[in-house]
Amino acid sequence: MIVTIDGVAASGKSSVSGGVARALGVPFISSGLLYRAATLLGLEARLDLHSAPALLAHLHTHPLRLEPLAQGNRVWQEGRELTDELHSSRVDRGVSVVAVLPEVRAWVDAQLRALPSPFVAEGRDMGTNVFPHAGAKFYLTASPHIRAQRRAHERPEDVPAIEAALIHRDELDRVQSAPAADAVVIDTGPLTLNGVIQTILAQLPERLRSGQVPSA
Ligand SMILES: Nc1ncnc2c1ncn2[C@@H]1O[C@H](COP(=O)(O)OP(=O)(O)OP(=O)(O)O)[C@@H](O)[C@H]1O
Ligand SMILES: Nc1ccn([C@@H]2O[C@H](COP(=O)(O)O)[C@@H](O)[C@H]2O)c(=O)n1
Repeated sequence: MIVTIDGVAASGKSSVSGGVARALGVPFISSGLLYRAATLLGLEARLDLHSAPALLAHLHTHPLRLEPLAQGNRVWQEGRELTDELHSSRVDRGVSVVAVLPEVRAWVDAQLRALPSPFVAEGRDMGTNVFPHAGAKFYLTASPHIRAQRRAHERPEDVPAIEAALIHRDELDRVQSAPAADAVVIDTGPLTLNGVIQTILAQLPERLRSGQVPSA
């Protein structure tokens, strides 16, 4: 069984997915980390981030591996762990350019679909494109200002600069970020992190809540 949690940038997808996954006793998958890792490798190799052939050739010679641990996802490039470098402002700025490339999206999708279920998958298009047959789908929103205030604890920039960058990234990601028609949309603005997690758990089918998570 797969649960998808999509949403706009910094809406709480990874924090919420981690909490839901722990409650269900399954791993969660943070799809954005693969786009971020591809961007980091492209920046480090000084590649043109608009060039799918250059990026894909580099990804083939420098293979990435997503490790979907219950306590948080990690990304490896052979023996090097990239995880701590993936949430820098320079990766934030470049990642949407990379994510718009269909060839890169196909590369990410193939990696995600190869992972064994059950799991909670978070991103932008988990419920629409990657796992359209998921057993339950959610979509998180919050105003840009609230998201920027939350993110200010994690970035060196001030709230107005973070808010402007989030609005810009929302716009660049707009095409792949539409909610699935059958997703439950949750405005996380008035909710605590635990409040969002509990809201989702309460709406899951009973067979999932009781921990009887089937593998397909
Ligand atoms: N409902 C909430 N109330 C307060 N803080 C929250 C809430 N949800 C998430 N946060 C905080 O907001 C920040 C962003 O959350 P998180 O990183 O999970 O978002 P995200 O959607 O995965 O971000 P990104 O799209 O950039 O990967 C974190 O500091 C997280 O603790
Ligand atoms: N399913 C997805 C997931 C992510 N992206 C792109 O990656 C960027 C970073 O993702 P975060 O979840 O870490 O914010 C995001 O801004 C998108 O450009 C995507 O396209 N599809």
